[in-house]
Amino acid sequence: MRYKRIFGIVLDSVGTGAATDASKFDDEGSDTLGHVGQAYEGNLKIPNLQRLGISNLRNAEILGVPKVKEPLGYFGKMQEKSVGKDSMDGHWEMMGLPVMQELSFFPKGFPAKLLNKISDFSGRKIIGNRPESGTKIIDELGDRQLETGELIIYTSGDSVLQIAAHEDVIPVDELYRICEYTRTLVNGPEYTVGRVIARPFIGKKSGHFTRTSHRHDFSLKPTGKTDLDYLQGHVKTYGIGKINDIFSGQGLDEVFHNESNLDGMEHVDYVMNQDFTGFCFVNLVDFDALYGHRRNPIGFGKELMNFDKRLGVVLENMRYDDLLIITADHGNDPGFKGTDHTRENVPLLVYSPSMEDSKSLGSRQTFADFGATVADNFEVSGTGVGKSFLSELK
Ligand SMILES: O=P(O)(O)O[C@H]1O[C@H](CO)[C@@H](O)[C@H]1O
Ligand SMILES: [Mn+2]
Ligand SMILES: [Mn+2]
Repeated sequence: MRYKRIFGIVLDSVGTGAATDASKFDDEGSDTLGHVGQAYEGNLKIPNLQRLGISNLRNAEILGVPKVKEPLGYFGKMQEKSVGKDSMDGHWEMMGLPVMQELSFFPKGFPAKLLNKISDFSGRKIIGNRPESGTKIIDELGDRQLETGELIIYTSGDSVLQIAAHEDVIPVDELYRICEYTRTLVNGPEYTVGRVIARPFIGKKSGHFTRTSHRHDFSLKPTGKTDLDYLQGHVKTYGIGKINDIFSGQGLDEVFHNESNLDGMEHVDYVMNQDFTGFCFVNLVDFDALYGHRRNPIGFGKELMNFDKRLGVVLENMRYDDLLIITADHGNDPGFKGTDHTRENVPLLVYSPSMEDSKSLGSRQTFADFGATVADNFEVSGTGVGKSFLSELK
């Protein structure tokens, strides 16, 4: 085995420019990293990502982040093969299971037949029922929910059914039970929804509502084995942040829930201090939930700079035979129209203190090259989707 421990960090929604099939999604011209750089007019400072090659992997460098002569390690991009551009598609594909099945989308809201069942189960009426930004819809309907106890149900451009509920009116446990029941209604064949998402919030009145970290995603169960399943049993597997939700716990030995990106990085520090052989898969969701969907490029950049600082600690703590892979699951360009994810290529940054060379890994055909590399390293077969780049790392 080449590396004893591999840490894979997914910067949720940090895309690096429109994919070749972006037109199918009406996402031509999207470029999350590029537009965040432009919003900062040259003041985006991410020195650690920079020396790993975050601009080198792009055609046009990120404004304020010049390409470096010799990046620390290996760098490239990955292209998505899955038919969707949601977190589930992205992460499953990274672990060797691209989502090729069309999931159900509800641009006109959910059918009454489905909502009636949720209503009967919960004893609550349903309001909302359209694609909307989650912060907007609680601003609009939160006061009413406080009075009536009705459920706010909404969707987005993704295959998601989201239920927003004020924690004082619909306690989190109850909300989770409603979501678990809803999950059973949308596992196919009639409706196949990627994720049912519990969206608890707090606050006195409209304009002052904030969503809490009790968000919970109830994903479809992986429709087959992922690379995590192949790894489990051979080596230790860790999941940090949304990873547990996205894989419904499948293939994961030990998991941590994140309150925030910062909290997530503390979990990374903790795991880095453990002696183990295996794979630690990390998702940092704040880029996406707090800034990408909110179309806030300044907040997005600030979060990138915060991450970069914490990345400095990780780089210092890495052991000689550790490997770090940094990537993303889709784009969510805060400078783009709408509030949905954007179909983009994702960065691929690969580093180990043991590396003696630095090279481009090029443009990979699928996110699955990530999982294929991890499987290759730990000498398990993996799903067989994707091409390992392990032998290119010198
Ligand atoms: O607008 P909010 O509630 O953040 O929802 C967003 O978050 C969902 C999951 O990432 C996306 O599908 C999008 O709808
Ligand atoms: Mn995501
Ligand atoms: Mn999202």
